[in-house]
Amino acid sequence: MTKEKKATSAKSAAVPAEPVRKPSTASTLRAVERRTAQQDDGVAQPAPAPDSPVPAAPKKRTSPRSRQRVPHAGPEDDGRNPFRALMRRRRAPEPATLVIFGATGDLAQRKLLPAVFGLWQDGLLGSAFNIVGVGRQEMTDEQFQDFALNALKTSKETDEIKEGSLEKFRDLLYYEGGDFSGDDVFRRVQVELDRAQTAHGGRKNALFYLSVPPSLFEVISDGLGRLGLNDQAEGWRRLVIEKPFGRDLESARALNDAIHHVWDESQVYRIDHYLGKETVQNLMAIRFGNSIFEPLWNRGYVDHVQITAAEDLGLEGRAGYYEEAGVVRDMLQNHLMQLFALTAMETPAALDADAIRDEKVKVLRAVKPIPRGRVRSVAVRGQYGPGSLYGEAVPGYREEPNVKEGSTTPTYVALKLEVDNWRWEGVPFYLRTGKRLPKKVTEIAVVFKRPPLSLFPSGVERNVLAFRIQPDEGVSLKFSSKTPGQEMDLREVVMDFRYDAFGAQLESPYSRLLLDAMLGDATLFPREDEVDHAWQIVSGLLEAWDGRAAAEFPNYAAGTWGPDAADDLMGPDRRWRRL
Ligand SMILES: NC(=O)C1=CN([C@@H]2O[C@H](COP(=O)(O)OP(=O)(O)OC[C@H]3O[C@@H](n4cnc5c(N)ncnc54)[C@H](OP(=O)(O)O)[C@@H]3O)[C@@H](O)[C@H]2O)C=CC1
Ligand SMILES: O=C1O[C@H](COP(=O)(O)O)[C@@H](O)[C@H](O)[C@H]1O
Repeated sequence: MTKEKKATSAKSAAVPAEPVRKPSTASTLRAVERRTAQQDDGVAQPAPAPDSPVPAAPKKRTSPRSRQRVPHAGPEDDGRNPFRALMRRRRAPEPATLVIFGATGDLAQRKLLPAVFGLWQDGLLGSAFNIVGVGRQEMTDEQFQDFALNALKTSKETDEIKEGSLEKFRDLLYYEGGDFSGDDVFRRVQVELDRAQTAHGGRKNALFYLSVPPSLFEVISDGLGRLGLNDQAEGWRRLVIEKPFGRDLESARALNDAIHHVWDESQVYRIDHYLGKETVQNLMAIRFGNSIFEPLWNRGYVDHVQITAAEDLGLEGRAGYYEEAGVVRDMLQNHLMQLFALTAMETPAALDADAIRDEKVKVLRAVKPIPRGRVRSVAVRGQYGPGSLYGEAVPGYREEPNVKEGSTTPTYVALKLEVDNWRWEGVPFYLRTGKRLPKKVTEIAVVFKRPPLSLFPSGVERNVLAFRIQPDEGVSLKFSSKTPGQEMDLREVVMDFRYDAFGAQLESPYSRLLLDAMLGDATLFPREDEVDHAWQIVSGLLEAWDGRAAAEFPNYAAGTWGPDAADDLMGPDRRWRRL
């Protein structure tokens, strides 16, 4: 089961509510996985055994600066989550410091701190680890520790907290505040890394996570570079960059150039949290781990593909960001393009970062260009008006707090992509995403061609292989079957695999991606050229729509499936799936 999305930001929750915890999962996988973890060869840093002693917490400090760095291996693993046990089969990261720029922000509170805490609590962060929060506010370490623990207690993303865990986690947290445009704050980050060196076995490994508004990505990257914090002589240094990566092709290229001025591409981890979702990775497992699907995965058998990311949420107080971004930048350029690329790419030579990313780039390059003049025939935009959702009246986009009067920002987009390569010639990919649709559902549906001839009076339908990315994660295959009785009547039936059959809570994508970045595995992070090609695909839409009033806005009511024109995009013989 997936966690409910929190409706309000962590910032606005004044009183820490009792969090909804992920359920504990006892599993028979546990013993097997522990054994496997112990047997693994080439394990650089085995996770602590369940009974390994945890170093005593340091004494209470009079000054934050007098604190000793204590190597902390994380508490023992009780195997509650078999997926975590599976993750343990990989190497554990080397001792490292996670530096979160923007540690006081919404994302850090709701997602990042819970994700790191979960990894640490399950002993996945190696033998020594600490976190330096960085923000513009001045705070002592103690104040930040209180702040972070409050975030953990409040966020619905936080794992079940084991007794005593929070107190031990608290001691891993440090804070530095200041203005990112000067050198001072970076100098103090450098001092933090120096201090951690002894506890970290002489290494100064650091993962810098930029959880700040995009206008600060370059500022912080430059600041780190000025102080030489990108230098890997004494330990690895990596930069994680949040989305959106640029606001158009030109600015994304400029940002890439600026980042590369300081960092080698191998040090850069651009986050797209959809790639961290188990079910998105399962796309590759299903395609390349079975022999029955891939032979059908082409123009000979596939009629079209539908990729849907529907959200029931509206703005959630993010007007400042969303008014500038809109749905094309917020969802289409990144998350949907990644889903498309993984669905349409060729088989990679190996499951490694470059092989997979090479294939994604190849298929993104093969997308038929959409210059401004083609936009009208392949894309539809929408903005929601007032409506009702789950039986309750909800305001339209233009009535949301801090949205400009008469705003032209699109909250819905549907797009037809054509792929000019041998595999997909003539097979359209239909993508749609929007806010305030009737439900939260993300799905990739591969719709197969009808049999060439129908022998049955009831006709024949198209088979559909559907990947439910979220919620109710799973995969289903729809096909026709004879109904019982004397007639040869066919009816559509469904074979359904549900992820909960594994008996475990799915990992937060941020946990997976943070751990991968700590391990230096960039497979699930878009490379420079992927981001560039994804921007190229949507550039025509931005040129045609940005700042141009759409006379018909709002053109769909909140709680409906978007503008009617999106149906016309599919032509007479196809229709959007009813989800
Ligand atoms: N929130 C979310 O759900 C998602 C966010 N993201 C991305 O993550 C990043 C962070 O988002 P989010 O946490 O929502 O952002 P917030 O606005 O909550 O702020 C993030 C941090 O940046 C600091 N900050 C903001 N403006 C400035 C400034 N002008 N100078 C110095 N520091 C500043 C904030 O400090 P202070 O606390 O003092 O304001 C805070 O520490 C963004 O790039 C966003 O696009 C991506 C996906 C989802
Ligand atoms: O990146 C973003 O994603 C969320 C949707 O993510 P999901 O994991 O809940 O599907 C979206 O609401 C947000 O606007 C966007 O910035």
